[in-house]
Amino acid sequence: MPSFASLTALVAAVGLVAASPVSLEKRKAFTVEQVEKGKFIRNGAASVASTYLKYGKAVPANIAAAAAAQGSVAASPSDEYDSSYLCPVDVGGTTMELDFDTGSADLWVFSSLQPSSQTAGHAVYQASSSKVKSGYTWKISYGDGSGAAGKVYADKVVVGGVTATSQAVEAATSISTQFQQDTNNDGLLGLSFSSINTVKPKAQTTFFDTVKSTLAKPLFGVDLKYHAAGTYDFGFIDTSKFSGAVTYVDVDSSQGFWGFTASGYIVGNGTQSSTSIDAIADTGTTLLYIPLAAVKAYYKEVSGAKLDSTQGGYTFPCSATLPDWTAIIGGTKHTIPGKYINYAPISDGSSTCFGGIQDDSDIGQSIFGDIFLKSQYVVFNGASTPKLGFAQQ
Ligand SMILES: C[C@@H](SC(=N)N)c1ccc(Cl)cc1
Ligand SMILES: C[C@@H](SC(=N)N)c1ccc(Cl)cc1
Repeated sequence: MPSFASLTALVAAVGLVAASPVSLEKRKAFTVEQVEKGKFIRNGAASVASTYLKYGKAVPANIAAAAAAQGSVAASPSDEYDSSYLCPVDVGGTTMELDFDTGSADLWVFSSLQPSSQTAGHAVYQASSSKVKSGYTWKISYGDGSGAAGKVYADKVVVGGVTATSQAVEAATSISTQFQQDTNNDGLLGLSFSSINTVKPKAQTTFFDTVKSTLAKPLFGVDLKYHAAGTYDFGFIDTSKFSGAVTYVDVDSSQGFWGFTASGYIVGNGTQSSTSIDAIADTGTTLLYIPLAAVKAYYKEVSGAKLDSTQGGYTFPCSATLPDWTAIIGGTKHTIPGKYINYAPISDGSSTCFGGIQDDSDIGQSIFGDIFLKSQYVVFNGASTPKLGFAQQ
């Protein structure tokens, strides 16, 4: 039952509209549609569709489509080691290859505002003054020390056929050397919670948050693959992409990330450790970063493995046989095949390889990055109580 206050507010709103220049005698009777307190129509197309249905009429295709948007986009490895995954996105009419990152909340792109020396070989967003959000700026730095900054525009962004008609597009004026050297990537599309968006004076929503109310379901499914192209599914779960059930767990979004807890882990076919791991599901981080004790327990099983401070982590002979690694999430086993844990040679042609599992001590939290995520189909459910779902691929 709506509260009196909300009803008053609603009547007042209607009253305001009705108080427009319609003189009393001409005003026709009108009804105030009661909506429950706290519930309001978030999806105009869905409301229009329900009206058609209410009067037994067919819902026009365009209304039906807008009412329950969904779509998929390919996620292709940026290099032979799956260092990151890039997805084609239509940004204001230009197709750009963006790194979809569930560990950040800014959609930023290489742009015409940068020195041309920085944009050679990249798709470039043409910043036009007619679309500028005047006085808005952004500046971001990532865990690996890379970063970028610039100005903000409002433009159409289309991902897998799902359209955000007026999305905050953060056009770079400057980017760090790591991004200058990363010739495949034209920017990032953040998919964390919008609470950590860096735009000032007013934080902007991620693409997902912008379109969420138009999606058939308020979620996206992530199917990254080992040395192959996968997909991001928006608004639906593609059950053809995994085996067995999806196990759902609670999300801690207090830091703006998709935080969750794994209750334990298993190295190879060994005994299950009941050491719980608080982690974030982060598509923008390449490797799996877990507590040092768990890292040591893993590499104890790998002949020739060592912590090489010169290389900045654990290495082993590229010929090593690597055990699987299993996380216990929601009481079920989620396993990375051992071969996924050979990330890459430490340098081109080297016979020493860099491990996909590394120590999280310098980070301050564990990160389940691509090395783990590519073994699962992961559901990022953005309902009012967010959830994470994991299903073995
Ligand atoms: C959350 C990720 S950065 C990202 N995915 N945008 C992260 C944070 C801190 C460190 Cl040290 C390394 C990685
Ligand atoms: C493009 C790289 S910059 C680099 N090569 N260090 C990058 C940095 C941070 C994130 Cl979150 C995602 C990708």
